[in-house]
Amino acid sequence: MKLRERVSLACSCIGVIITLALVLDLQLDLGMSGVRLTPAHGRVRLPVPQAFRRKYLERPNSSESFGEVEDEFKDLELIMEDPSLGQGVVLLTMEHKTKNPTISEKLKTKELRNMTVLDYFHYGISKLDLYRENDPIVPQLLKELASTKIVHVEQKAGGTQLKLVIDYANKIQALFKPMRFPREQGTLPNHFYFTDFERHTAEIATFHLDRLLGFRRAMPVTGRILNITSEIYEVADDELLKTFFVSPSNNKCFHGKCSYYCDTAHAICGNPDKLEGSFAAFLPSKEMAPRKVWRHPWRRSYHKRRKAQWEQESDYCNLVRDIAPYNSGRRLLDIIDMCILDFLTGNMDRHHYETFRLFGNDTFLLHLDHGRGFGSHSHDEMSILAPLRQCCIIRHSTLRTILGYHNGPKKLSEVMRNALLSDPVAPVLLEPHLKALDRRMAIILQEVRTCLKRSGEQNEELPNYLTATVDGD
Ligand SMILES: Nc1ncnc2c1ncn2[C@@H]1O[C@H](COP(=O)(O)OP(=O)(O)OP(=O)(O)O)[C@@H](O)[C@H]1O
Ligand SMILES: [Mn+2]
Repeated sequence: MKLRERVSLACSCIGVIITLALVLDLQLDLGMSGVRLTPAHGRVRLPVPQAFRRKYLERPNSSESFGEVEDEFKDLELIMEDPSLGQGVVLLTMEHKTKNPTISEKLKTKELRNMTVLDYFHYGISKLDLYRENDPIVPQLLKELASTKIVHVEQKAGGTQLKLVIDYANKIQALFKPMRFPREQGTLPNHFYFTDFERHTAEIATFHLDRLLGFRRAMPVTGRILNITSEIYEVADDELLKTFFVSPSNNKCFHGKCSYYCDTAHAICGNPDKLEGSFAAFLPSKEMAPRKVWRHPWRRSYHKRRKAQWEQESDYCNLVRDIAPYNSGRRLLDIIDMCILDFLTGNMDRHHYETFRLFGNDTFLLHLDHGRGFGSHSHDEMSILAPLRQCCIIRHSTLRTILGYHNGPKKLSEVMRNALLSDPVAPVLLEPHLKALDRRMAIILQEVRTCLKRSGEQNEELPNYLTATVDGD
């Protein structure tokens, strides 16, 4: 081969090798070509078109849709600073500026001698709440419920599941709900909300949640571990005593009498003689403070096939809004507060609610019976939020509390974890249930935002004089 031919062959070979190397580099992104590529499964960074940037990226709270940074709901925070932006959705109420008599003031009680902690608690119940923020009587009462000697136990009549009335040596009383299953067992998948077993831990946790949300409408509840022989069997009344038996593994058991789960197959047994349960401070007697029982407008059908009216009519709230006592005062806002509490815990069992007659209609709703909460941490039952979604109103103070926990510094899960830590049966809730609280908070905030958007769209179609914001009830 001539020298010229050899040189040109070598040149072509080098050319081929360089081309090959470049092709390989583009494929494998080895960095020789100077063009950095993204691996096939990575995110491609492209310049963001102006219109898109304006529409999605520069809007506050757009981050959630990208799953990176948590949505801080800055639009809702703005309403906290300027309530006039609430658009008839976020309502500033003035209850705290009105008269707030206590039961003691209503009954004109003179200072009684030999009052128990529970008596003090009862006399202090007011038109606005059961107790005050940071009320020292609450930890005192919890301590007594958890440690005082039990002198008498009998079954509480009524209701669907077993409950015991506990009498203590110091004359206070509690409503006891026993532990039936370990904390790991939630609602059984084939059970309806109305056949679900009650969980003593749900009663304890919901009291703390109600308190931490600033409602203070649930009676104080503590956990306690009993000795089934000395603290129930030996002090039980005759009726309850009749249902006691010894199980094949030699544990003492009882089943009581009730319309669900009160038979040998669903007995409550000591292990071997320890029994865990929830102890709720007893409500004032009906003689002292009679209560009014109300049917919940958003109650479920309690039937395996039938649906309730609110489940079929999306404008159901317009019906409720026109009927007393929902057409004035705080009542509808209180129903919304209650549905928020229930959504956070997953409680679908809200058929009735009660108020103290002494305070008339413009008083808080008692938050009672939370045994069916915290059944499933992985499912968020949106239908519980129906009152909020259909009426599209929320109390300003409730929204402020929720936003406060959502944006920190302390998350609701953290504050709840801490509160429950001091309970005698801690840990009351397993971690996934605590985490679910934070997730559900964000869902509530999203619902409020949807309401505001809807209200904004409707307002655009109305003349100006109809769009003035409602301030208070
Ligand atoms: N802390 C309490 N002290 C006294 N009475 C109470 C207390 N909590 C609830 N009650 C009363 O006992 C009744 C039954 O309680 P609860 O609703 O917790 O039990 P339940 O078995 O779930 O009842 P139901 O099946 O009717 O829902 C309530 O309607 C209420 O009037
Ligand atoms: Mn119940």
